[in-house]
Amino acid sequence: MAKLSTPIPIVALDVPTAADALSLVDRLGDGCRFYKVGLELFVAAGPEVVRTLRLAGVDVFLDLKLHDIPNTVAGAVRSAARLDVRLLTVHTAGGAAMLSAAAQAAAGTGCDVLGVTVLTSMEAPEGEVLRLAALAAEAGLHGVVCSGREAAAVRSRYGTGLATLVPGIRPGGVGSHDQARVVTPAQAAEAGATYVVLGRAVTQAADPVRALAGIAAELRDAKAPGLADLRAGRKPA
Ligand SMILES: O=c1ccn([C@@H]2O[C@H](COP(=O)(O)O)[C@@H](O)[C@H]2O)c(=O)[nH]1
Repeated sequence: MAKLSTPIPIVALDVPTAADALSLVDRLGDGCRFYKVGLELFVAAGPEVVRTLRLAGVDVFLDLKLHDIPNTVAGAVRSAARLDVRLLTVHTAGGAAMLSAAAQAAAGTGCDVLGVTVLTSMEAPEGEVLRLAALAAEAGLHGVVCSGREAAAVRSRYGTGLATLVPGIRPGGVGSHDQARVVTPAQAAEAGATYVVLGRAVTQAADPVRALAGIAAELRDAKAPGLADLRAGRKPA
């Protein structure tokens, strides 16, 4: 049975300045080639920090969680695509027309749009996450942001047709901070996550290089599921 791939780690540059961000990228070196620029850094440092990261040769996930009228979101997606980012988020709560406008604006640009279902800082029934994932799938989005608790259900339903990006990763299940739905790296891999976002577990570690290496090893060593495993609700062999 074909197994799903090991999740791709993305480190969240949740820092206040471009200098802090670039220093972390430099420190992690080849340990990470994919970074998230979110609201804190983008509001402080703007598109220029994205250009600098691209010039440094790393991939960028622009996590702006867009939520506005369809025309405005489509324009923002086109602007993001011009920055050569690989991934961009919109809120599925924006509705079907907004999601379709986002998907159409991104088509053919190399920027894939992900729909945020329910923020991992909130409790959410799996059914609600699946309802929002259906909106994303129908609109033609590349994937969804969900927690590791729902990733297997999304994967079982949509296979490789809908990517899953999983934040709220906590090695050993330790320190949930403001997150409500957390999983360990191994649990995310066993749920068939396509991408995992690594925030404070790396950026606030005493030794971020070592923390990242440990998480990467746990992701690699986890038993990758096949779609049949996920659909049968069994642990991968
Ligand atoms: O539902 C969501 C969507 C995005 N995020 C982002 O992921 C990281 C998580 O950081 P931690 O420090 O590991 O908690 C952060 O950048 C969020 O903006 C999310 O957590 N949940």
